[in-house]
Amino acid sequence: MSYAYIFKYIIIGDTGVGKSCLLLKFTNKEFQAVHDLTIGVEFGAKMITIDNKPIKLQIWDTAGQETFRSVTRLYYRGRVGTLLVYDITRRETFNHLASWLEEARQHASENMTTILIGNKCDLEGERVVSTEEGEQFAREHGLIFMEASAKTAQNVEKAFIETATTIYKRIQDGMINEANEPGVRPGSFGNDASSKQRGGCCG
Ligand SMILES: Nc1nc2c(ncn2[C@@H]2O[C@H](COP(=O)(O)OP(=O)(O)OP(=O)(O)O)[C@@H](O)[C@H]2O)c(=O)[nH]1
Repeated sequence: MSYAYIFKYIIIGDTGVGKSCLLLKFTNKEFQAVHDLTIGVEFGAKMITIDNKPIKLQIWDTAGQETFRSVTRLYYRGRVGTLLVYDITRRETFNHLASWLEEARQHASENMTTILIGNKCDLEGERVVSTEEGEQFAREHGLIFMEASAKTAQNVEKAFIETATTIYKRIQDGMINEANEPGVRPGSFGNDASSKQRGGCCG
């Protein structure tokens, strides 16, 4: 299937915050109740539509455990979208956000669009990080912010799509030069020049 762009994403954050579950819910609409520890990096993909254009998201889900950090670090390059996830029921996962962000900014393209996701918002009774704290951290660091639940699907699709919409707008506004941004790959959809270059039929 043809696409207008491929956008490459990475999901980061502490172990157990629900990174793999968010990806699984987004790609397969499934939820896994048992913590299936990510070893290194896992991959998912899904087509979405923005501005009537098909966009393919390629998503790398990284292991949160410190042991795998040297491997996951290699995957920051060539990504244009980052989902930085914490667990609203575990304060330490929120406290570690600044160091995750620093790590991402050290190793990623400066055009990276980052969304902060406070996951597990279905567990309202166990909440220890308030929505306002999440909002404030996001504001201070220039991030998009959303609370979500991989269990109920609340805001899961929205988080992936809002990130893509921001990236798409930045391309349209010329803030991201698609030719120089490895996290963005243009496709042939609606682009005669591109299909001609690829030996399309309409020349
Ligand atoms: N209640 C609830 N539980 C969740 C949610 N998301 C994930 N979980 C649970 O949290 C645990 C960890 O989820 P994972 O997706 O494996 O966490 P991870 O961030 O990928 O962890 P690593 O692979 O170690 O980095 C699992 O038991 C999930 O069922 C959610 O939105 N709500």
